[in-house]
Amino acid sequence: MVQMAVGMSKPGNIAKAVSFIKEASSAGAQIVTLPECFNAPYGTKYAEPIPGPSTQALSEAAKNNCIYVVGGSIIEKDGTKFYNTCAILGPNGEMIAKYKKIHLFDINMPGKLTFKESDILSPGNEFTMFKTPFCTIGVGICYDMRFAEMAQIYANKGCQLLLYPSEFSMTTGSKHLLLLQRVRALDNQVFVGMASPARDTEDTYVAWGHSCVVNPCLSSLNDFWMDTACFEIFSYPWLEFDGVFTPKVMEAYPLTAVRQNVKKLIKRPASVHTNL
Ligand SMILES: O=C(O)CCC(=O)C(=O)O
Repeated sequence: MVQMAVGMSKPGNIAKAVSFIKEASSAGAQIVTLPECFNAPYGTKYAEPIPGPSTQALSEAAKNNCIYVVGGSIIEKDGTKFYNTCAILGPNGEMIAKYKKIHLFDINMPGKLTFKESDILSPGNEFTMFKTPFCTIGVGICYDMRFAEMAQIYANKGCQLLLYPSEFSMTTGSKHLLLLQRVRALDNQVFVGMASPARDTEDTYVAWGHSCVVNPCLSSLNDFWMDTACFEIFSYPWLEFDGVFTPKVMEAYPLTAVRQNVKKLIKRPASVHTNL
């Protein structure tokens, strides 16, 4: 997980991301995740196509360091539309997948936070998962983490790790972020990772920070809660992805099997018992 401060200089942000990718790889990481809008301040002013300069730099970094790069997100210009898009680069530098944020973040908390992503961006309409030699990964961006059904679909399709490049605000990040991450991990018995920009209190949109990975097992919740929200940091939340970990958890708590039984009940005509 790379937590980096995103400044006004697009080339500077890209160079910083590239240097974190190198650092992550030197430390032994095989998958690295950048934050949402890692390359520029939010908005269409810095939009670019994919492939384009930012994803080209990530592709070279992935290849030079032989690492998977989940490229946070950039504002993508695609024809006349703009999207919040995550490009995923494989260790040969090839773009193996692209995810366009499906759930756009619209919020109206007067005096606290008002934001309407859907005013400037279009939503994506496809889920994105990809296979690595370590595990199968499903991708969402920030607000997507609030939508339980998306995580469930990924888990049902065999993902063991969900990655959400994010930029939660101070308002909702402090209250909801870790809770959401934990509940997605617990409900679906998957690892859940979230990479945020570092908190910069001078910024017009102050990110909550606290990039984190949680594991699917409540008994050994192995979250990496960075207490350094403002730090630029690269962390390595688990030393090794233990491919057998998720199946073991699923065996111990067979939620999927129970769900199948409940689904059969749902298909039957309802018989309602109530005292009301
Ligand atoms: O869901 C939230 O509270 C934050 C979402 C967000 O900041 C985003 O999607 O960019």
